[in-house]
Amino acid sequence: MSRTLDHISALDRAQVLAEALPWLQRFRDKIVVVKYGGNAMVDDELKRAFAADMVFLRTVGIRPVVVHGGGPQINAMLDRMGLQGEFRGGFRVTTPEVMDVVRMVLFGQVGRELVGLINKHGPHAVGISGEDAHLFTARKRTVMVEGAPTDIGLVGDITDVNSAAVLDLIAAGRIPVVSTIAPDTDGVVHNINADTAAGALAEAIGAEKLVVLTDVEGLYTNWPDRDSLATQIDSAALEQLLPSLDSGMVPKMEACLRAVRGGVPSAHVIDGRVAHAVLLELLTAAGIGTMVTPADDVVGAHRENEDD
Ligand SMILES: Nc1ncnc2c1ncn2[C@@H]1O[C@H](COP(=O)(O)OP(=O)(O)O)[C@@H](O)[C@H]1O
Ligand SMILES: CC(=O)N[C@@H](CCC(=O)OP(=O)(O)O)C(=O)O
Repeated sequence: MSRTLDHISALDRAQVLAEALPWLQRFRDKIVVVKYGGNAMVDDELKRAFAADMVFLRTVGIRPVVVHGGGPQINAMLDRMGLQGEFRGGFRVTTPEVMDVVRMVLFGQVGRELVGLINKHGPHAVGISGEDAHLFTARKRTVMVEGAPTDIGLVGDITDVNSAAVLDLIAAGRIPVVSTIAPDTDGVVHNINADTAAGALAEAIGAEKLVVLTDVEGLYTNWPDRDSLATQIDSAALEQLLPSLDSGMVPKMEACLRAVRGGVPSAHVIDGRVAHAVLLELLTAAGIGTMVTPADDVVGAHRENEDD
């Protein structure tokens, strides 16, 4: 958890504020896609801090788009209904029955709650599902399980994004809060992993950054060795590492890879258990977590390539 202000001297506080200036200038008018994940969104205090951060960004002229998850909340509802939540290769096995619950929980519960928390600060947030205004079109995907492509039901990849559906909201000064449910071309609704959707959306709308919050400090190249935290990795190295990654990190790192390959200058996996983690990533020189950059960047320090 972060230190409280009581423990920080006035000088330190002034320095933190002053340090933010170049980053505020750099990201002004830029779109930042923030994926807010299930395990980082179970604490009420952190949720309120996250909502305030989104309003902070918008207030200083940055354009946040929130893509939310809700894995734990879906599990809890499945449990209440006496259904089993099963994951394979980092993705939920989604039968038509499970799909109904996913849709209900993501759009009807998790998305509503986030919209409500942001809108405590003013009329900023608008919830939107991948079904609205053709925001997302999906195609059923398989996932790799023990080296073999495996069918896990109504799980999709995003094949098409109607960028205008969120760009119009941004232009109106709103903060889109996106639930990751998407129809295929026949209108059959699919469950889209929120990391996957965030990566596709960041690419499609030309975001300056993709920031993925999770419940761990960042990407460990040799999980669970705690000495193997990567502060920076380029897309070529990440692609090599991807087959060795486990469970929830797979969709996250696939999403970062897709985003930077698709023109997003950097993607970040950061620790959502730290209050105001998004502000630390965006507005401090050191940043936090793991930064993914395009392969042709030669980067030494965490933020060097953001300085030019
Ligand atoms: N290489 C790795 N680096 C970091 N975390 C990893 C790695 N491999 C597996 N994990 C696990 O992935 C988890 C994050 O994935 P997940 O629980 O799906 O996150 P979220 O709910 O935030 O989307 C971490 O808490 C950690 O236990
Ligand atoms: C296909 C798939 O796995 N979909 C995810 C969608 C929610 C999600 O991604 O939530 P987190 O970000 O909290 O993990 C699921 O059903 O859990």
